[in-house]
Amino acid sequence: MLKEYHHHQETVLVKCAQPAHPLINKTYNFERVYGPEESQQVVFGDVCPLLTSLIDGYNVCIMAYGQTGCGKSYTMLGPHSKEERIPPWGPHSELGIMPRAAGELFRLIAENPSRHLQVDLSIVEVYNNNIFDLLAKARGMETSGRRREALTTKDVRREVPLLTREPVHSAEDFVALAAGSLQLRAELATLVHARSSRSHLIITATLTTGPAAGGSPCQRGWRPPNPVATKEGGGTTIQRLLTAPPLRPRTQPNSSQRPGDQVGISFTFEGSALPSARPPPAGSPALSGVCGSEEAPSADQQAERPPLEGRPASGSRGGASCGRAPAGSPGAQQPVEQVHAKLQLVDLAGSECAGVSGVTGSALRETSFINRSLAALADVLGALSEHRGHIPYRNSQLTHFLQDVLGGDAKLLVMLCVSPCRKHVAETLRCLGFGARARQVPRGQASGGSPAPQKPR
Ligand SMILES: Nc1ncnc2c1ncn2[C@@H]1O[C@H](COP(=O)(O)OP(=O)(O)OP(=O)(O)O)[C@@H](O)[C@H]1O
Repeated sequence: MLKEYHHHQETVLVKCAQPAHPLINKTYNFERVYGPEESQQVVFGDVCPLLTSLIDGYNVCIMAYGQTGCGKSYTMLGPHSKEERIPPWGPHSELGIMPRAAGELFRLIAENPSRHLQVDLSIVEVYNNNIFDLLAKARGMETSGRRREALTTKDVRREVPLLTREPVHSAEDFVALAAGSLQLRAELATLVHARSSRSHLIITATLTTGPAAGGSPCQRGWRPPNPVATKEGGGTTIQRLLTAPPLRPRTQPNSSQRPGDQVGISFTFEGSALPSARPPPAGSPALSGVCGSEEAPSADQQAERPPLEGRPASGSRGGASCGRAPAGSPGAQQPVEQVHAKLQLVDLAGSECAGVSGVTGSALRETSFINRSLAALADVLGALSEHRGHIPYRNSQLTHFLQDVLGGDAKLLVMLCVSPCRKHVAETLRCLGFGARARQVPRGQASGGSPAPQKPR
């Protein structure tokens, strides 16, 4: 039972006495812990250096994980309403990581004009273990209803450009494009959260150094980043730097929480050094990309999608759009561009106990897909942290899609969002356990474009 609520910087202590549970008294260490009173600006202050790494040529992934209704979307996107998934661009104190990252990205690009960096966006949701191209949907493109599939090639890193990619020239463009696609993301009212996301959202910003000769902006392929920087001893160094997961204990604003209901979460300061760099585990993936499934969704799969307001009918055409739509078969020769680095912003669907969220029918099926894919993510991190020979990336589309950031060469930042509410203690402990596991995943030197790999600050 909670007796006090205080926190320090890097450690979470969970103390809880409940009739049904034995005494819980566990301590978890993280690089940073944010209390409920800390602003979005403070949170972004710790994320911001990763944007510099991105400009330096490192792939970067920022991911929010946690129970439904605990603030993942708030953290990643900011407060949102039905009409406005992301607040308009501007000096908004509650803007989330995504719009702030967009602002910082374009600020850094403007500071480094000699690099000629160009930014393209692609946005997907992983819904019921299928990948859907939200940008194609937002554009009403013919391919929008198609399921996509993560594709891994062992020998060569290659991305088949079948996802829609749109160029953005400013933070405002970036946020507006993301906001448009987010209107189409699956969500549902549950007992825990009135606007629960039912899919994992992945926003990818690809930085390129401009099209290679002959390359049309609509037909770009993939080429490894700066081969000089990524080669070491004759082989490509595949590494990752896992920055430890900051934790955001948040009071759950929309639950029936009462003060006496809280789990005791207190925070004590304990320094925790970053683990030293280690080589990637055996069996690390070579690489992954995304390709469109040739198969159109079955009537059953179409029916799986919740009827969302504003969701364009599958197969409808419209709008303007030069998105990076499917541009031929994977084997077809395509003009290539020089990819500098990628930024992936991942707002995971929340883990959920069906008994608490009160879902039934198709919503229960969604919950089961969400929980299974999050379990698959935890399994992958567990296998990586234990240096197992086989890493089960292919057990879910989510882990397959994120394969090269989980076990590959990206700097990965996991934000854990937890509720201090006593009735959610089981989910809170699961979430903290996930974060602890993520911290154990070995880190290496990232294969960025800059000559000297650097640790995230
Ligand atoms: N730190 C915070 N300060 C103020 N409001 C917050 C904070 N965190 C979350 N909220 C509010 O709590 C509600 C739930 O947050 P949010 O939608 O981000 O949860 P979530 O974890 O993404 O949920 P789900 O996984 O179900 O989609 C929202 O109304 C959000 O604005």
